[in-house]
Amino acid sequence: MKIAVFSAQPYDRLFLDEAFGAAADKVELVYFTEALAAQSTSLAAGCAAVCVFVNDKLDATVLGALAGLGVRAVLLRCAGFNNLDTASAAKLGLFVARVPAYSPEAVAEHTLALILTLNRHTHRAWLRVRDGNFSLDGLLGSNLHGKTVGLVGLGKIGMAAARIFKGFGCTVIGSDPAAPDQFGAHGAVAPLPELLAASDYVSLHCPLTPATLHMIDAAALARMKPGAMLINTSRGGLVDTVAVIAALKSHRLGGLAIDVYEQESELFFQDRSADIIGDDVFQRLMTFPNVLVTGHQGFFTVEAMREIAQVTLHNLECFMQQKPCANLVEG
Ligand SMILES: NC(=O)c1ccc[n+]([C@@H]2O[C@H](COP(=O)([O-])OP(=O)(O)OC[C@H]3O[C@@H](n4cnc5c(N)ncnc54)[C@H](O)[C@@H]3O)[C@@H](O)[C@H]2O)c1
Repeated sequence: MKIAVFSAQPYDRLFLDEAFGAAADKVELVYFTEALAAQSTSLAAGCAAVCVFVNDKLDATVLGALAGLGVRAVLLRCAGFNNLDTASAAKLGLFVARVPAYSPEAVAEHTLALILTLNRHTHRAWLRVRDGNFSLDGLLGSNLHGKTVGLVGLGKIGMAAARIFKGFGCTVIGSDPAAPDQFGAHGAVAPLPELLAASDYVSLHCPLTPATLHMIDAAALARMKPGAMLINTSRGGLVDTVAVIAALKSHRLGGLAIDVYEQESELFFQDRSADIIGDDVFQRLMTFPNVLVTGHQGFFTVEAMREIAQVTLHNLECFMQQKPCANLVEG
């Protein structure tokens, strides 16, 4: 069976080849660096499945075209599936499976890294010291210990973050319509407006859905404590970036750290260093000294990459052997 692997970076090949070695007699992986979109669906001709990542497009048009080519399965190498039209996939009878929990700690630890970096200006200190500048002016930080961290979304990543911040001596509060009972050991549940008003750091860990699109808008930002920081390692669309820029300009928002960005599919996972970047909103963000951006690397650890490849193989085996699959994405 041939599988078309879209948005394949060298590191994807490394971990997928390692995991799929065991199935080399049954499965051939065909790698494409291109993202899956309407104009690239034809690359999947002759393949029974596609293997895709966060910025591949899986709308009704793309899914219809794939089904027309004979593709029967969609293997997501990620947990989130906001890029998938689940209703269309169900209508077409496609098998769709994801990797629901490859390493919640990877993303939670990246959240911590972003907060500590922003808090202590280590990104700026690193540049200064390399330039022989050992002045501390402008590098004054503040302790994380004793601060209040508000976690929006208490699923696998939110809970991993709760454990970490509790360990740092923070007061942890969380907002989630389905907050797990275990969260009580780490912090208290609060409605979102209360969480926004009480937190020194607001960190987003909920999925992007029509209900959560731009959940952090101008009104939500106005509710936040003056000088509080916003961290988003979940999905870019949770945040209205234009409103965030206004809040940074007015000093209302004390800092922003993002690993995801609403228009990231035009930028992330590519080397654009020699290009003129046309996204003025993104470029404005890059001008703030208190903004830290990473290019969707929260998941990117050896442990998580290995797990993604192994679970993707397991999902494929479920499809091939028509076995029940716990990782199905259903419409
Ligand atoms: N940066 C990265 O590399 C990376 C990697 C993996 C996942 N993610 C993102 O992290 C998100 C969370 O992942 P997870 O594994 O913890 O998912 P999860 O499904 O385990 O948990 C999500 C939680 O969000 C809650 N939720 C839903 N709507 C909410 C709302 N309006 N307000 C507050 N909470 C709400 C759900 O009840 C659930 O408990 C994913 O949706 C994905 O977008 C990012």
